[in-house]
Amino acid sequence: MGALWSTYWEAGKAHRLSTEERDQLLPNLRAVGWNELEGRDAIFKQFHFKDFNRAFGFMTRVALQAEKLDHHPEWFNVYNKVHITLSTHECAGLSERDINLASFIEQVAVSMT
Ligand SMILES: C[C@H](O)[C@H](O)[C@H]1CNC2=NC(N)=NC(=O)C2=N1
Repeated sequence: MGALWSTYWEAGKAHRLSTEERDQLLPNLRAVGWNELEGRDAIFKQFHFKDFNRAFGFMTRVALQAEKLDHHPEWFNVYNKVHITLSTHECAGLSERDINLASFIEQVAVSMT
């Protein structure tokens, strides 16, 4: 995470992404399996790992980063599956915080598989 982003993060209230921002930010995440939910302004992805150990290791790393960012996922785990929904309560929808956390989650997932 760069200095510019940190400054933006700490400075501001989250805002719901505009259409232009979505067009710019979502394609990369769509390409790796994130999808927008229907009926709710949020993104969702299902992860499958080799076993529970990998899944929980993944969740642990994501949890520590989420706490650092003060931005937390909604998630569901059974054995090797982790389902994640990202949305921002503060603006009741998708914000740049969700894009940022999703990008971090992708990096962790790649390192766990
Ligand atoms: C008080 C605390 O900073 C807020 O409730 C944080 C915590 N984690 C959060 N997580 C998510 N996903 N959205 C938020 O708006 C949010 N806000």
